[in-house]
Amino acid sequence: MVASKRTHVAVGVILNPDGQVFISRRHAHLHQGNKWEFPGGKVEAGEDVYQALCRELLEECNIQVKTAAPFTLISHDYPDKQVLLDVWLVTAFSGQPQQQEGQEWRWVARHELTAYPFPVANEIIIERLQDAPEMLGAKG
Ligand SMILES: Nc1nc2c([nH]c(=O)n2[C@H]2C[C@H](O)[C@@H](COP(=O)(O)OP(=O)(O)OP(=O)(O)O)O2)c(=O)[nH]1
Ligand SMILES: [Mg+2]
Repeated sequence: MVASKRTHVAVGVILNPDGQVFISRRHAHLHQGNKWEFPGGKVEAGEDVYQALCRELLEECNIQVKTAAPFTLISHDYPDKQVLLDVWLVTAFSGQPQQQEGQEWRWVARHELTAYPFPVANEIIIERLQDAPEMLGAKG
């Protein structure tokens, strides 16, 4: 049997001081197109996941990560692709996040996340974001 290739993805749940989360909408032509997402992307060769997180959030949202902590790790098999989502909570950053790649984006309250279509793999992230208020307080 040939070992399958799982794509390691660094994902950032960016929280602002009001406790809102930054989300954007994937372009239609991409895998999981038109779904909402947390910014992030593939970990490249020679990078660790934190480096990939910082690079992707700079490229996609134009912020510099100052404080981030691992939140959850999700291994998910889509019919067409296998991913490992390495999800981090980003609680301090410099710059004002703005989507850099022409995608729709917005800040939403955590309880509003359930109203947006996300990829199936994200369900557990969104659940955990409802449940963990003590971890999510805005940090000064
Ligand atoms: N960024 C991101 N990717 C997600 C989420 N949920 C989810 O299943 N994925 C999947 C979709 C993709 O198959 C993969 C990440 O791919 P990506 O398109 O963001 O990767 P990338 O930014 O490096 O893209 P590229 O430049 O190589 O095209 O992870 C999510 O919340 N955020
Ligand atoms: Mg991406």
